[in-house]
Formats: sequence, structure tokens, C-alpha cells
Amino acid sequence: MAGLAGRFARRWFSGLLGSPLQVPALGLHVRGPAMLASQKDFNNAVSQVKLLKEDPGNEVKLKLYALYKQATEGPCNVPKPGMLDFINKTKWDAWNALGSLSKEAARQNYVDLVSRLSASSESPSPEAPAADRKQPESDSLVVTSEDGITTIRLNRPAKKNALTTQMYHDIIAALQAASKDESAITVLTGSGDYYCSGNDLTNFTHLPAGGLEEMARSAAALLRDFVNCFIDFPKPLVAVVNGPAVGISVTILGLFDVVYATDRASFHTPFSHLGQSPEGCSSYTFPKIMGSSKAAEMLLFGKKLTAQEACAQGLVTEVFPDGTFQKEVWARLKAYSKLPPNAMRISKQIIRNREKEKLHAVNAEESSVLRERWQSDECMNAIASFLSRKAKL
Ligand SMILES: CCCCC/C=C/CC(=O)SCCNC(=O)CCNC(=O)[C@H](O)C(C)(C)COP(=O)(O)OP(=O)(O)OC[C@H]1O[C@@H](n2cnc3c(N)ncnc32)[C@H](O)[C@@H]1OP(=O)(O)O
Repeated sequence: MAGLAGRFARRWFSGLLGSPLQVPALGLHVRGPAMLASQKDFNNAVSQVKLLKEDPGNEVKLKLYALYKQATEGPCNVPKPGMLDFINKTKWDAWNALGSLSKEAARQNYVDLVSRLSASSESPSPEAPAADRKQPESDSLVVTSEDGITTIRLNRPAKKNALTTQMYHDIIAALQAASKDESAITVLTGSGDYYCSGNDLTNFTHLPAGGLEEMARSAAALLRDFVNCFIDFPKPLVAVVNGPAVGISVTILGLFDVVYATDRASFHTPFSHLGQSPEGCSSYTFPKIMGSSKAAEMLLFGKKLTAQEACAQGLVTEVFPDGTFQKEVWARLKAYSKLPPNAMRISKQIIRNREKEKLHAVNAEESSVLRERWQSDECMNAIASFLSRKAKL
């Protein structure tokens, strides 16, 4: 069987050598439309591919093919070849897996990839670090790719990894890049003793010229974009909960595929205490996961769950002893990252797709309710109380 597959692959890929090749970008490249690659850059990249000194391998060629088709023809629009037409079906699958990626983004990914392939075939660098670093705007988020896993690490341990406005933007950018990079699995985790203490409450103290109303409007828009990225994320998404989790870092867990927690973790959604209401689609996912009365105890009364309780209620997949947490979890993730990435994506699509429309509607409604809540006296008083050190959870 392997021999048969190999023969097919060789025949097909040798046919590709005369065709344009392209691979998705390996680095973080979230750019404004004005900075996207031009048609001329793309044409140059297409010519450059033919000059590559080293064969990039079949997997890369397949990606180049898919990106080229997406960049020139848009989303896959031809009928799926029959089961026995192995070669064309493999090509079709690769093109189809790019979904609705825009022609411009595909063109950019193609150009970025070719430029990386050219650079590495020109000057192999033995000192290059194992991890392919993709650094966001601020140091509060660290993004790395290694062993088929892209890790997005919240890195504000002195503030318990509370999420600043910039961090929401950086996480959106990191997820967008991870959805297109080479990794099979994406992980969100925290640095230090906390996973995340939720929204940074000082976000609400930077009032723009439009005042409280404008602040609430723009925060609701950002929240909606942020949660949408989790709803739409196409690859397996894993939370490695290294300590206590609060607020939005808990609610979005319902949008992850797998949640691993240390036995030191706790899960707390103190929305009523803060004069706020649920977000991250938790008003929908939590009752589905744990039943409506358990969800109400968390979301209305702010009941804090231990890791074991969260696991018993289905929010957490598995709990590990703190002493061996990192070792056990990363060993397992490395093994999972070797599984065929397309199969994992497709399985995720089947599991999640029928819920997406509903989740987007829930997200829109929760964001709009919060926009009102953030302008309420209850919310303002709770934040003032935290900032004046009178209140802690
Ligand atoms: C775009 C907008 C989208 C908005 C989406 C909305 C989301 C809703 C939520 O996420 S609600 C949850 C909000 N979070 C909180 O209310 C947590 C507030 N923090 C605390 O209660 C405590 O800090 C603690 C229980 C998390 C930890 O207590 P501990 O005693 O262990 O540690 P400290 O309090 O001394 O914390 C160390 C420093 O970190 C600062 N800090 C912690 N969390 C936050 C936070 N969420 N916002 C701002 N700052 C935070 C804390 O103030 C200390 O700072 P200092 O050293 O300068 O004093």
C-alpha cells in the first residue's frame, strides 16, 4: 500500500515540478491590506520556486499547489474527484482545506513561504533555533512553534496574566497566524502561578474622547472579534491551564477542543460580583456542557470550581498532579501533534461546524448585553472597588 501511495505521489509531484509551488507562511504575518503581496511579488515567487536548489518535499509541494490555486482561482470550486482518483483527490483536499482564505492572503502566504524556502536553500543555518518564534506586538504574549505545536503563552505573571487590550489584539493575530501555519495543534497557556485572571480591570479606566459609551462600544466590538477567532479556529485547540483561571479565560474554555489542568487550577466566573454578564459563548456552552443548574451556579452566583470539580462537570478534560503537569501534558501533546493534521482538521470541522452559526449569534448577543452592562453603576462600582484595593475575588 505504501509503495502504491508512494508511486502515485511521485508521479503526481513530478508533474507538479513544472507548475507553480507554494507553502503557507511559517511566520506571524498579520498585515494590513496595503502591505499584502502584489501580483508582481506573486509572479516573482512563482518563478523563484522553479529555481529552488533543494526539493522541498511532497508535503510542502502539496501546500504550494493548494495556495497557488487559492491565490489564482479562489476557494475550491470544482467537484471532488472520485475515491479511486488518489492523486487528484489529494490535490483537491489540500486546496479545499484552505476554505474561504482570501486570494490576497493566499498570495501573501505563497510569497512568504517561497521567500523562506529560498532563504533556507541558499544559506542553511545550523544555529537556527529549534523553535520558530513569532513575536507579537508586546512582551505580554509569547508565541512559539515547535514539534508541530504552536504555543500562545500569556506572559504577564506579575499581574496574574490579566488580559490588556493589546493582548486581545495580539491573541487574535496569533490565532489567525496559527490557523495557517505548519503546526498541527495550537495551545493557549500562561506563565507563572496563574493561567489568567481574566480581563485586566484597568482596561476600563482608559476612557477615550467619546467617554464611557465609546469605551463600551469599542470593548464590545473587540470582545466579539476575539471570541469569533476561537469559534472559527480550524485546528485542534488545547488549553494548558497551569493555575487558577478567572473570567473570560474560563468562559472561552467551552470553545476549546481539549482542556488539561493542573490540580492547582480553579475556575471562577464572578460576573455578578463585577456587575457584568457571561461572555465567550458560556451562556450557551456551559449549560450544554454541565447542565443548566451547575452552569447557573457558576455564571450567576460566581461559584468557584476546583480542577476536579471542573473535570467532573466536563469543562476540563483531565487533571494532572501539579508536580508532573508540564512533563505529562507536553509529552502527550507532542504525540498528538504527529497525527495527520488534515484528518484532525476535518474531524474538528465535523464536530464543530453545525454549531458555528449558533455560537456566532450567542457571541453577538453576549457582547451587546455587556456593552450595556459596562456602562452600569453596578459594574463601575465593582471596578472602582477593585482598583481602590477594597475588593478582591
Ligand atoms: C475587550 C474587553 C473584553 C472584556 C471581556 C470581559 C471579561 C470579564 C472578566 O474577565 S471578569 C474577571 C475580571 N478579573 C477579576 O476580577 C480578577 C481581579 N483580580 C483579583 O481578584 C486578584 O488579583 C486575584 C484573585 C486574581 C489574585 O489575587 P492575589 O492576592 O493572588 O494577587 P494580587 O491581587 O496581589 O495580584 C497581583 C497583581 O496583579 C493585579 N491583577 C490581578 N488580576 C488583575 C486584573 N484582572 N486586572 C487588573 N489587575 C490585576 C493586581 O492588581 C496586582 O497588581 P499590583 O501588584 O500592582 O498590586
